[in-house]
Amino acid sequence: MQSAKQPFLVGMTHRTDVRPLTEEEVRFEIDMCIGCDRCMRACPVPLSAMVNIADLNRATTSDDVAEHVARFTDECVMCGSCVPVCPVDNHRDLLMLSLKQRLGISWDGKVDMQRVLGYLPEGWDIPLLLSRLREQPMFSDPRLVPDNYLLHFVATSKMQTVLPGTVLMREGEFGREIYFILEGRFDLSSTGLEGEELPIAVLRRGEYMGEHGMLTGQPRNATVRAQTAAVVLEVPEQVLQRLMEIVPAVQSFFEQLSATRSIEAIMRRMSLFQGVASVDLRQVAEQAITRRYDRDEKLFTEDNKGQPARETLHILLEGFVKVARRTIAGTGRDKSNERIIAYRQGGDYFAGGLDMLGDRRAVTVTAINRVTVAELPRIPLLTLLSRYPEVNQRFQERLRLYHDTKVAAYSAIFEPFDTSQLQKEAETVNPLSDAAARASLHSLVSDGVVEGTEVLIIDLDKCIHCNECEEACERRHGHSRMNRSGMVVGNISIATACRQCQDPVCMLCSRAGIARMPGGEIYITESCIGCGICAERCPYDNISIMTLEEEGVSRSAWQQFSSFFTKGGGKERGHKTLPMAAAPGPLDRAQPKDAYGELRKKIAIKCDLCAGYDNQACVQACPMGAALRVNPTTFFGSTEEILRKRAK
Ligand SMILES: Nc1ncnc2c1ncn2[C@@H]1O[C@@H]2COP(=O)(O)O[C@H]2[C@H]1O
Repeated sequence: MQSAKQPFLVGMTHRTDVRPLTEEEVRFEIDMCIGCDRCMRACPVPLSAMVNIADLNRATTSDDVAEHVARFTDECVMCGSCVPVCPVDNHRDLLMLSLKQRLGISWDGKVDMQRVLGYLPEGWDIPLLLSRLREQPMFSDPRLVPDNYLLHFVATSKMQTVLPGTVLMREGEFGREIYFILEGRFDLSSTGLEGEELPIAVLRRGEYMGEHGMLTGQPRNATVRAQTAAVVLEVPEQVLQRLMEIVPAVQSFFEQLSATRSIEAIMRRMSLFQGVASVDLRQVAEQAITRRYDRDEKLFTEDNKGQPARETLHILLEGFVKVARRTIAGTGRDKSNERIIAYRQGGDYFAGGLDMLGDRRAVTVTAINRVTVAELPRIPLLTLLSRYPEVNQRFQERLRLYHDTKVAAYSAIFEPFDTSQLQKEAETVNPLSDAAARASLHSLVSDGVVEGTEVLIIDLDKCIHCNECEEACERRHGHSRMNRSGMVVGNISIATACRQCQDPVCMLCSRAGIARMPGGEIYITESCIGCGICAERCPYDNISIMTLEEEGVSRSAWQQFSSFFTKGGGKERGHKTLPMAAAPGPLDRAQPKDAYGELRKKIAIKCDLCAGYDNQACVQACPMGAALRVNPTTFFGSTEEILRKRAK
């Protein structure tokens, strides 16, 4: 089953475009190298300071691989910082890739058994641990997931014994760990409208929890409490990510499962499916095909290619899409050649057959951010419709409605099936909306403000431009993490600072250099090496990289930098240390931090809402009360409202 592994892709989700060098190209580039060491100096991996370029070149072309070179190779994040500085135009990143490939996956190597044995509950031994892990369906096949991988998996995670009544996760809190139940039972519940506890399910040995938060970045959708004494393996996102990269079958398993659960949950809420038994909903959900789209990617275009069949149902699981139609060049919004018909977001659904505007013409649907769509295929959907005549009737009514109502001319395709909702929408057309207001609303969506969970805004009617907010930020953190000017909507300026996105793409860090507090604050952890991959991923340019060497810092500044995480970066102290996030490999919790910190060259900087402090410096410092932190949905209206107003 070796073929299931793709070693050179591990840790490479940000570099899907790379083409490995041939052996001949490797030899040529190593011959070209003049040993100037610029690549190593540009490398953000702290260990690079200990690697001599001659040793690295030797390792790249022979079997003479020193231990620290092997470790460095494993730690290389393929950020590409080494490439532009090379005077002979070598591709050091690709040379590293070829070395990575040759050395293979570190999880094929020795396991830290001390660590694994230290985790075992009383009376447990390694065979029992492995047999409990193998009860998990995705680990059941030892040909796909060998014992060695499972032991590395345990060594880089955390095993916990919990008492009855222990709350492992709370509904509404952010968290990206997944828990595998090795012993005991857990009650899952959610909170009802009146604050009452609603039981959801009981999970036991062989099952797991927390994959929803991990895979989607969304808050936990249930509270999980131990019903009995229990043993769980708490696995950080990066550790499961690594296993998923090494064994793609594990990845497919999780993605399919997570999608089935999300689809089922959305279907249960849809008025169309009211009255359908859970087992039937699950059956349809299991047959759904899930597709992912990146920002700006087209789901469907007006050309005939890729048009969905009329009797398929598309459910938007995550993200926002824009529905538009081509128009005469220069006559669309902002003189473009498209007319935007509607925006739609996660939780919405639409029937296929994009002639549903009634004019038998298609539309173009574009992802505004990362989008996941579930496509319920025709046959299972038709079977369901035939089994539930009332559902079929609702579906047919919906089709008719769109041909009949005027609202259909705007947003038929993506409207929910709930007809009362449609009527309400027709009544709530905002008569006051004008072109400027619509443009602002458009910016809130397309510039991602609505993706935020907490946004810093400046009330321009009150702001006296004293800059105290930025200066207070700098006093506290050493570097200002915000710029008070930004996008303007009416009398509100949306400052340029991290908005703590709902689904933060920056958090795909393979080193766990960026993490999220249960309350939603996204912060830079001690594992950050400043490689800049998160900054590149941030669509809003709200992460910057601080380079110590370039700034020619003094020893005292260096010391200040070393205590960055424990005391805070600036003059103001009293910062609580934030949780250290675990990562696979050398940056795990067992690694001495100081030694690593000493070698650190760079660090990412971003607003974390002053996590670890009792207040937010910018808001606190504003003498006019003009700086405010707001939830964009509460402040500007829900995305749904914004999008609807925008579409009118
Ligand atoms: N209906 C359900 N059946 C099984 N597990 C669930 C159900 N609802 C929620 N969960 C689990 O409870 C977890 C709570 O945290 P997450 O949302 O991260 O992931 C969730 C799922 O793993």
